[in-house]
Amino acid sequence: MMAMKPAHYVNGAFTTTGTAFPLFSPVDGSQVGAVPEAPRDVVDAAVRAARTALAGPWGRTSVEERCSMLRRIADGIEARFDEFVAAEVADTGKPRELAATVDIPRAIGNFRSYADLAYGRPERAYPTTVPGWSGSGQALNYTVRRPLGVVAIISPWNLPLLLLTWKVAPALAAGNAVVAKPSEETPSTATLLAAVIDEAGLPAGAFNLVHGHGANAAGEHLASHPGVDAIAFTGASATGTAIMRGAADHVTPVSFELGGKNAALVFADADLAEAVEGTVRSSFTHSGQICLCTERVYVQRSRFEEFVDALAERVRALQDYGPMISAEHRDKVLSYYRLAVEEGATVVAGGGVPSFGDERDGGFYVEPTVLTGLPQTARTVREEIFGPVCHVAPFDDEDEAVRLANDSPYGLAATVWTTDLSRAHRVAPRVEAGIVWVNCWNLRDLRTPFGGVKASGIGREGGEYSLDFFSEPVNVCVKI
Ligand SMILES: NC(=O)c1ccc[n+]([C@@H]2O[C@H](COP(=O)([O-])OP(=O)(O)OC[C@H]3O[C@@H](n4cnc5c(N)ncnc54)[C@H](O)[C@@H]3O)[C@@H](O)[C@H]2O)c1
Ligand SMILES: O=C/C=C/C=C(\O)C(=O)O
Repeated sequence: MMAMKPAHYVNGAFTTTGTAFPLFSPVDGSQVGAVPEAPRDVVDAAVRAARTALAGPWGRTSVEERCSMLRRIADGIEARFDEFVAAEVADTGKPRELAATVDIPRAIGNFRSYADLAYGRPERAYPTTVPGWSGSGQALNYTVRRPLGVVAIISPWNLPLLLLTWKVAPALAAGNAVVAKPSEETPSTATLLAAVIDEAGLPAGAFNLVHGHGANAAGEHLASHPGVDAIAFTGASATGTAIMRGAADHVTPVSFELGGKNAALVFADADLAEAVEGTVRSSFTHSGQICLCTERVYVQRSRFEEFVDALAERVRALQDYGPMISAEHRDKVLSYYRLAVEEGATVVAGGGVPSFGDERDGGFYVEPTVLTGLPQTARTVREEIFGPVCHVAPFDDEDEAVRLANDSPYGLAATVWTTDLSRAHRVAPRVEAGIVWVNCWNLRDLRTPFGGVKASGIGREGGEYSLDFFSEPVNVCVKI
């Protein structure tokens, strides 16, 4: 099936205006296409088209109509499921099974869950009595919600469609007009999404898509555009800082899902086989290129050696894992492998570049890696690597485990492995993270708050939390 070429989608029309830049396959390093870099005037046209849509039919849609459109978009993605899977795999190199069971189904689920949530969302009212107020002293206070207006959505390359639609769905459900900028590494499913939205019949300008790079390019033009009323961004913490600086000039509200250096706490009373398998999943799914992945593992001392040996054995046996998204990211991850050794780490498994003896040797692969022996102060333990690697260290008691987990500039997610129910409920709330899984990882309920603390983000996505960000409550007080 011929993949759709990356194109902008502005005011209901596809265009490839702008200098094209190459798109490479992470699997074999070959050039597989070209992507148009949206110049400033295309970004400006997209923002203006969004503003015009708000003043036109899109701005007059009811929540019922918008939710019906979201369901049509979900159906449209479902109808082109294999095309979306192929496009996601082509851009990211991730195993097809992952795209087919996580990325694309979740994109469909994002639109359907927000259609349900937005339609069923109640608002509050308060019958008020103020003794001594003129007349009856009675009033009715009720809340209604207005869309923010033109929302900029900027998304990363690791779960391209899942994370793009995780913002687009609630933004549209709340009545905003959207200008989305996907990662320059992964333009394909975003372009397909624009085609599905076009077919679903959203009014022109309700959803716009521009491609291009970030700093000094389409991303920055969009994030700093004076016509943008809010920015929803997922990406690196350093990028969040840059976007926040630009947003400050216009006091633009931001929703940030940023970096992480997630910890796992494995207590002596844990089911060790379960903890090992859970850590294989949480550290090496999508070759560690998920913000929720575990890069720091702390194991109670009496089980430390047993855990390390079991984990290393499983990691050495890993097959069919995917590549890094780019040569640049592959080189970054390998630079941390070298740094770890320079900092005194023991490489228990992996640590280099695999040799497959096929076209993948031209791709951007690194070996899944397990490290031990570093102090908390090591850069390898403090800085996000965003690859298939974790460092394992021992701890003695519960308080030390919590202290180690919290000794990080990040605070996105964590996992706790223990069969002691009381310990689980004591420890989990003490971990400075937005999401703590106990005896599981990435078990998701789309109604729950999703996001991080410290350098891992601002705000929460998911369920009501997204609808709250993408709308402004208005309190109306009527004297009776
Ligand atoms: N917390 C989460 O939910 C979550 C999810 C996925 C990825 N991430 C984080 O994202 C990072 C990996 O993704 P990435 O490499 O695409 O991140 P990135 O920050 O380099 O890029 C993310 C997006 O921002 C754009 N961008 C870059 N610089 C910009 C700027 N100055 N102004 C405007 N836009 C700009 C990029 O073009 C891309 O579309 C990791 O740090 C990972 O932890 C976090
Ligand atoms: O990569 C980081 C974010 C991942 C988000 C999810 O896996 C999700 O929302 O389920």
